[in-house]
Order: sequence, then C-alpha cells, then structure tokens
Amino acid sequence: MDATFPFVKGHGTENDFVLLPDPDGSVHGDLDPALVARLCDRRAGLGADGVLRVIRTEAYDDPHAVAARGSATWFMDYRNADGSTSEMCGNGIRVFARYLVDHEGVDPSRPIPVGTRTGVLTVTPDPSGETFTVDMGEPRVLGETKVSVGPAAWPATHVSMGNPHAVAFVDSLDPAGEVGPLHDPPAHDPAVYPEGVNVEFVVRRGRQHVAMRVHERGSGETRSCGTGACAVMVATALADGAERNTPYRVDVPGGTLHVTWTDAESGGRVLMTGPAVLVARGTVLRNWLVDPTTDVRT
Ligand SMILES: N[C@@H](CCC[C@H](N)C(=O)O)C(=O)O
Repeated sequence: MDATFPFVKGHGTENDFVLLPDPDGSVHGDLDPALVARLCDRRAGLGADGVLRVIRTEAYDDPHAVAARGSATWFMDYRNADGSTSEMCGNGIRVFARYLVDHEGVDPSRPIPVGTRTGVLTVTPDPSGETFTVDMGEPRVLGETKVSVGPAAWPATHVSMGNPHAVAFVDSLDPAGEVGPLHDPPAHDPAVYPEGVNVEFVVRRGRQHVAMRVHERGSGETRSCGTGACAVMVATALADGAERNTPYRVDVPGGTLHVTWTDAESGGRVLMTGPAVLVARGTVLRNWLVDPTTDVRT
C-alpha cells in the first residue's frame, strides 16, 4: 500500500493532464508508455488526456531536450493517453508553466522558456495570474486534404503547429449531426499524415469568433486542444483574408482560447492565451502500480 511516486492533476480548458514531477530524471527513467496509458485510464487509473513529465533538460537524453539545453531549464515530456509522444501540446504547456511557477519557484514576472519536441517555446504568465500566453511559433500551412466520418467527408486544411492538424469547416458541431459523436478517429489520407493527425471541426460563431470540436491523435475526442485552436485560427484567418494581428476567439467544449497570428515584422508567430489550473496532488500507490491484473485500455 506504500507510496511510489508523486503526481499533480491539472487542466487547461478541460484538456486534462497528469503531471509527473521528475526534475532529475531519477523517478521515471524512459517513462514506460504502458504506465502512461494506465495513469490516463479514466476507470482504472487517474484519468487524463495526457501526461506531462516535468524534467530538467540537463537530466534527459532525449535529443530535443539535449538541443534545448542552454535555452531552457525545463523540458515538457508530453505523452498522449495511449502512451505515444507528440511534438507539442498547447494546453499542456500552459499547465506545465503553472506547475513551474507554483511548485518549482520559477519567476512568474518573466517569460518562461520551455523545451518541447518541436523546439523551445516561451510561456508568459499574464499579470492577472489566471492566464498564460504561449508563443506557439510559426505555423506551416501545407495545403488542402480531406477528412471523413462514415459517409460524410469534408475538405480540410493541413496545418502544422509542430504537430499535425486537419481543419475542416462544417455546418454544425452537434454530436447528433453530421460530425457525430467522434468515438473513432476520422479517416484521413495516410500519405499526407503518415504519423496520424489531430482533426478539428469548426463552425463560425461571428466576426473573428469560431467554435470547434477535436479528435486528438492518441487521446480521442477531448474538451480542448491548444495546438488545434491555433491551427483553426490560422485556417480561418486565411479563409477570411484577415490581416495579421487580428485576434480570434476560439471556443472549445471546455472553454475559450484567444489566438492571434502576428505579422512578419513580429515574426509571423501564433500567440495563444488561455487558463491553466492545478487541481490536486497526490501519490500513486504501490499496490496499484504492481497489480498485474490491471486492464490497460488504450
Ligand atoms: N491537447 C494538445 C495536443 C496533444 C498532442 C496531440 N494529441 C498530438 O498527438 O499531436 C494541445 O492542447 O495542443
């Protein structure tokens, strides 16, 4: 029954995460994908859309962490609920920054560089203390493709935010409507997305205001996706012919994110602002960890 390792639970617009503090890499080693899947299991584990291991760049031999040394003290070792890795997590990096400020003594009055598998990104705590703004880097718009759910198919814009997205405009987000309940991954062109894809379905709500649902690679339908909201904003701004620096509001089932695509003078970068909440902390118990009968569902 004794304790094994600590965890923290948090969320950003209800995209929820188990954080695993492991500053010097001594707790989790290579971090077993099967353990990630067990922790994320909503019935037999803690339940989450993904895991954020908090590790120092100096303590991790992942090539992305090694490359980030010198620019960032901390590395966000992000894993999807099925144990797979992704290049980036936009909601996760805000929650990660919240953890660094609240539990690792990181100064909230300065921008915080964070190493990720898509490079070092900067998170700035907003003066209110409630929200964080992430410089998500330059998006890459990679052309048009197609996604489908059952017999329904839509054209989609291929946008990379470090990780892959397909953005499809639809008439309604109603789960009883054309998009459906999204139990299964939408079909996509594997030649375009050999590593899989996150699929966003979007409707317009007003001027510079959209709403979306998302099916995430490796995690299923989630209540929010930060990189997805940025991809949606970029695809919408292009469709609108909007000038750069035009702010957009992106509603997700779990809340609202604010996204702006800056002009070339400011680097053509996407800035995303949203909340980050820590909910609880605790310890994982040894009897659960060693239980060979635990049913791992991915
Ligand atoms: N929820 C995240 C994205 C997490 C990674 C994604 N599932 C992938 O595999 O690329 C976000 O907030 O960006």
